[in-house]
Amino acid sequence: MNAAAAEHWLPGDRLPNVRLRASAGESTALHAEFAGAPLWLATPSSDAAAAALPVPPDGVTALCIGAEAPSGAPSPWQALAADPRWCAGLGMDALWRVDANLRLQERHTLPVGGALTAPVPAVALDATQTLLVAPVLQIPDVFEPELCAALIRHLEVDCAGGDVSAVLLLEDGQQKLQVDPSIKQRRETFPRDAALEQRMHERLLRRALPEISRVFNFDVSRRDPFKLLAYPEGAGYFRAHRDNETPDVAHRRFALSVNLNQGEYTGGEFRYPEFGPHRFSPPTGSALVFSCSILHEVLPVDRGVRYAMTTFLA
Ligand SMILES: O=C(O)CCC(=O)C(=O)O
Ligand SMILES: [Fe+2]
Repeated sequence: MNAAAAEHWLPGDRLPNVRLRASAGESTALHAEFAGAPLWLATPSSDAAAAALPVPPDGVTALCIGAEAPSGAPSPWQALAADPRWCAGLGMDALWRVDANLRLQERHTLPVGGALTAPVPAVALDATQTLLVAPVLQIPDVFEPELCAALIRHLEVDCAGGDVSAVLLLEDGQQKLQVDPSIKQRRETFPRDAALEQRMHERLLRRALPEISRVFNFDVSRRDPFKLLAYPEGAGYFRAHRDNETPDVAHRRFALSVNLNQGEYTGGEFRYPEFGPHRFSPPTGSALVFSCSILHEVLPVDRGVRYAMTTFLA
C-alpha cells in the first residue's frame, strides 16, 4: 500500500506520480519534473482563492493545481491540470508544503492567514565529509508524534517498563539468553496492543516500504516483531554490533529504528564506526533504515531516557 491507496493524503505520504498539463497543452510527469526542490502545491476552489495565494519563498516551486488548470494565481505560481482522483488526495482549498523528495509535510487551508515559514535549507557537507557518510536512509514522519507518545506510554505503563534486554549467546553449540552489559543495556518489550501494532504496521507499509523499495531496490516481504526500547539515563547503550550474525537472525536484511522522543535526552545517537565519526539522531517519528551487515552502535544516554521502536526487515 502507498499514498495512492489512501483517500486523503497525510503528512509523511510521498506524492504518487501524475501527469500535469499546462493550459498550452504540453504535459510533464510530477516525479520527472519536480523532484529535487521543495514545492508548494495549492488547490484553490475559485479564482479569488487562487488570486490570494501567498508568494512562495525563493527556491520553492509553486504549483496551482486542479482538474482544470486554475486561473487567477499570481506569478510565479504555475497553473496545471491533473487527474481529478489525484487532486482529491490533496483535498480542495489546500496549500501543501512538499519536501524535495515529494513528501507531503503540512497542509494549510486557503486562504492562508499568517505567513508560511520558508523551509530551512539543509546544510551541505563538504566533499571529504560526503565520502564518509554511512549508507543509511532516513525517512521523516513515519509515525505521528501522537503515535510515538502512545508507544512510550504503552511500554512504560501497560508493559510495566518492559524487561532487561538479553542477548543470545552460543555456548557449546547451545543458544542461551543472557544479560550482558558488555554488549547492551536497555529495557525492551514486544507490544501487547493489537491496535497499536496495526497502526505501526500500516505506517511502515505506507511510508517506509515504498521508500526502501525505491532507494535500495529491495522489496520487503517479512518483518520481525516490533520491539519497544528504553535506554535509561546514564545506563542505556548498545555497543557496536551487526544484526544478522547468528543463525537465528541471518535472514535479516535491513534494520529499521524509529526514535520516539528525540530532543528529550542527550547521547543515545547511532554511530556507524566503519564509516566515520558521524552521529545520527533522527527527529521523533523518523525512521532510520540500514543494512543489518553494517557495524552500528547506540551511544550511551547521558541525560533523560531514549525511547525507540525497532524491527528487522527481509
Ligand atoms: O536502539 C535502537 O533504535 C536499535 C538498536 C539496535 O541496533 C538493535 O536493536 O539491534
Ligand atoms: Fe542493531
